This record gives sequence, structure tokens and C-alpha cells, in this order.
Amino acid sequence: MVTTDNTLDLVLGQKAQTMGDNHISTGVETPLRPDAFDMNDKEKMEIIAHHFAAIMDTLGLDLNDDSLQDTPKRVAKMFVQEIFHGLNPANKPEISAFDNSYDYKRMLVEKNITVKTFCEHHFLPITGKAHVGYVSNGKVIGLSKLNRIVDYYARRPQVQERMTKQILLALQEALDTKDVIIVVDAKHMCVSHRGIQHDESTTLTLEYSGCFENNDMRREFMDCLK
Ligand SMILES: Nc1nc2c(ncn2[C@@H]2O[C@H](COP(=O)(O)OP(=O)(O)OP(=O)(O)O)[C@@H](O)[C@H]2O)c(=O)[nH]1
Ligand SMILES: [Zn+2]
Repeated sequence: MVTTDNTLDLVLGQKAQTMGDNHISTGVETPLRPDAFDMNDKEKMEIIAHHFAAIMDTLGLDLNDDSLQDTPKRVAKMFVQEIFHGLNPANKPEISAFDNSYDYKRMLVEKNITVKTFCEHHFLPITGKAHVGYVSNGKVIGLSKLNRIVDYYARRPQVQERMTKQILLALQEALDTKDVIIVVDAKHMCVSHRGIQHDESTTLTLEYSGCFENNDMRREFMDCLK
């Protein structure tokens, strides 16, 4: 085993000092430690599998059962290589901008981009759609790259507000313009499947900058979503 329970205590202790127990948001950056990627994926998966097995064991589950015995490994792989893949900056999508040779000067809207992320408070799914718009500053990027940027920031433990801001900033950077807008409409399983257990509510977050500070531009974008 690569780490010890002492390491975990230390990590959890640090978190408690910096965040308290009241889930105060830590700004636009995902709160990661500076040494977050000192370990490679394989080492991380071994440690997570070990600890997840302890969770299952504590719940009284029989880890010798055929169906359960590989679950710790499955969960570890899912965390590191699938659902939290976007924690690692090495996995940030390569985006190359090219000249807007079509001379298209209006708003471009990419609607209904799938958002599959996980609430950082409960590690339960948040599922929904993002809609992004921008006005080219002379540069354009491939349409699928808009979806890829959303997907990269979704593949982390998240709060919806932070994810929305992170995507806005990444779009500004990729497109080299402030003329960007994003709406995220998502359902939180931590609201529908536990706690209050309300199925119908969704959470809408909106971030914008540049020309979208203008009410008419924002309204035009919203009209495109109807
Ligand atoms: N602002 C924000 N809150 C979120 C998000 N995802 C989950 N939450 C909320 O985070 C809060 C966590 O608060 P706590 O009171 O510590 O958790 P809890 O006791 O499990 O809360 P209940 O869900 O009310 O039972 C809950 O109200 C969640 O609904 C998010 O993306 N943004
Ligand atoms: Zn939650």
C-alpha cells in the first residue's frame, strides 16, 4: 500500500482546518493541494480501493461475495480515470483556435451540452445541460471543443456555481474574448435522493461577461434557448 491511514488523517485534518465543517465555498479554483498529482493514477487507485473496501467492510458487506469483491477496484478506477478525470490539468482538452474565415459576426450558441458531474458535499451525481454562447473576436474553435471544455470541468467533485465560473473563464481563454455566456440547468441527486428528497427542482446558474453584460444580448441568448 502506498499511503497510510496517518497520511489520510493528515489530509482530512488539513481540510478541516482550512474549510471548517460548514462547506464554505473556496472560490473559482477547485480546492486541490499542491501535491495533488505527485502520485500517479495507479498509486491513487490502489489507495482508494483499499479505503473503499474498508467502507464496505464497515457497512458489513461481505467482500468475499463474487459480486462485491471487485467493487473497491471498480470504484477506484471510476474515481480516478472516469468521473474525476478532470481534476488533473494533464487531462485538460487541447483547444486550438483558428481564424474566423466565415466572417460570421453574430452570436454562436451551443445548446444542450450534457453535464454529468458530482456534488462535492455528498459525492452524488448532478446531471443537466449547459448552454454556452460567444461572439467571435476573430477566432473560432471547433464546436465539439465547447462540449469538451464543459466536460473537463464537470469531471470533478463540484458545486454548480464554481463549475459555471470555471467554464466561463476557460471559454474566455480558449476564444480570447470576454464576449461569453453560460447557463447551466441541473438536477442534484443530493436534493432528490436524500435529505429533502425533492424530485422536481433544478438549479440554474448563469455567468457572463463582455457584450453579454448588455441586457439585449442576454435576452437574445435566452431567446435562442427557447
Ligand atoms: N450552493 C450549492 N449548494 C449545493 C450544491 N450541491 C449541493 N449543495 C448543498 O450543499 C448543502 C450541504 O449542506 P449541509 O447542511 O452540510 O448538508 P446536509 O445536512 O446533507 O443538507 P441537506 O441536504 O439539507 O440534508 C446542501 O444544502 C446541498 O443541497 C451546489 O452545487 N451548490
Ligand atoms: Zn450534495
